[in-house]
Order: sequence, then C-alpha cells, then structure tokens
Amino acid sequence: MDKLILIGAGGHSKVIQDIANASNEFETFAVVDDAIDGTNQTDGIIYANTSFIDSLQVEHFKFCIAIGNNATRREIFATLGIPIEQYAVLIHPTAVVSKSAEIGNGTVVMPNAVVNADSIIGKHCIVNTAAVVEHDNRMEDYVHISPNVTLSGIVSIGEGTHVGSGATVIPGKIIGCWCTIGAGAVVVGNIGKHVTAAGVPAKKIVKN
Ligand SMILES: CC(=O)SCCNC(=O)CCNC(=O)[C@H](O)C(C)(C)COP(=O)(O)OP(=O)(O)OC[C@H]1O[C@@H](n2cnc3c(N)ncnc32)[C@H](O)[C@@H]1OP(=O)(O)O
Repeated sequence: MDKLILIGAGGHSKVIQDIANASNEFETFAVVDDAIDGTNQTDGIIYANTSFIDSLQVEHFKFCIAIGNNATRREIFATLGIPIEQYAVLIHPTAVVSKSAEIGNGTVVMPNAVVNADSIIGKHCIVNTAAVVEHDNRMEDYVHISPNVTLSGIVSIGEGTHVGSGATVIPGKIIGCWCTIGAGAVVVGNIGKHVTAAGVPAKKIVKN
C-alpha cells in the first residue's frame, strides 16, 4: 500500500481520507496543513504543519492536495515543487470509470461518480460525489465538478473552472477557464473565460 500524505485538513480532506481508506491501495500516513502547529498523532495518522514535508523523501510517498478551492490547489502545487508523478489518483470503489478514460495525477473521483468512455480529465481535478462525466469530455487541470453535476457528452471545461452542485451542461458545450457555474444551472451555450453564470438557462451574473 502506498503511504498517502494529504495537504489540507478541512472537510474536503476528510472525504478524501475516506476514499483512501476504502480503496485498499493507500493508507493515510499524514495530514498536513499550514494551520497546524507542531506535530501530533491520532489513530496512527500524523497531523503536522505543511513544513513537515520538508523532512521527508517525497519519492517514498504519494500526495494529494485535499483543498476544494481550485486556485489554492494550483498555488500549492507550484509552491511545494513535488513532482507530479508523486500525486495519487484517488478513485472511490463505488465510482465507475471507463477503461478508456484518462485521469490525471492529483485528481480525486468521489463515491458514485461516473466517468464514461474516452473522457480525459486533467491533473488536480475533483469529480465530486455522484457527478456524471459523460463520454468524450475534456477537462483541463484544477477543475471541480461538484456533487450531482451532469456533464453530457463531448463537453469541454477549461482550467480551474468550478461547476456548482447539480448543474447540467448539455452536449458539446465549451466552458472556458476559471469560470464558476452556479448550483443548479443548465448550461445551454458556450461560456467564455473567467465568467460566473447561473440559472436555467445559465446566464452571466454581473455584480454591481
Ligand atoms: C461538497 C461541496 O460542498 S462542493 C461545493 C459546491 N458549491 C456550489 O455548488 C456553490 C456554487 N455557487 C453558487 O451557486 C453561487 O451562488 C454563485 C457562484 C453562482 C454566485 O455567488 P455570488 O457571486 O456570491 O453571488 P450572490 O450570492 O451575491 O448572488 C448574485 C445573484 O445571483 C443569484 N444567484 C446566486 N446563485 C445562484 C444560482 N445558483 N442559481 C441562480 N441564481 C443564483 C442571486 O440570487 C443573486 O441574484 P439578485 O442579484 O437578483 O439578488
């Protein structure tokens, strides 16, 4: 079993620990976070400040940036400098992932999610609980697909975009990078970069 180190100790990290426990492929060795002072051990897991990683030979461990915020995952990956091959792909045993799908290092696929044929998912993405990523999707790095989202066939999602809980994207649509799609939205047209869109059909939200 690979020894797993989770970076981040919040709610998202707890769900990832459950995935690691359920997978029989990983054992959680440590949870590190900038908010933890010093080092302690609970139930055989080390809880430590992020600087704990400096004392380790990273090639002996697998890592996961267990933080929900997409921009923060990108920043931490860049700051730590741990090679991408050391980041785990974590897939809950109840998730269904096509053999022809590709999933990048650092990505987590949560319980009951589905990733269908020939979809390509980037690095450090989150396919959250019961999300459906249909066939031939393209998802760049640092994307978060929230619980119960449906991405229909041949959807493309740009880097860092967050699709909110229960949203649906109809087939063939393209959503640019660093967008936020509101919970429950139905995306029926392409969406540009850095856009927040919500509603049915999804429309850009402009803040005054
Ligand atoms: C396990 C997990 O928890 S994973 C995390 C999943 N997280 C999510 O799904 C969150 C998704 N985020 C949202 O839906 C947010 O409401 C956003 C991003 C769409 C908008 O957030 P903000 O920018 O803070 O906008 P704000 O709350 O001020 O609302 C702006 C307007 O949009 C409306 N609005 C906000 N969210 C939505 C939505 N999902 N659908 C329709 N309209 C919405 C508001 O009613 C408001 O309308 P008004 O100007 O007429 O009063």
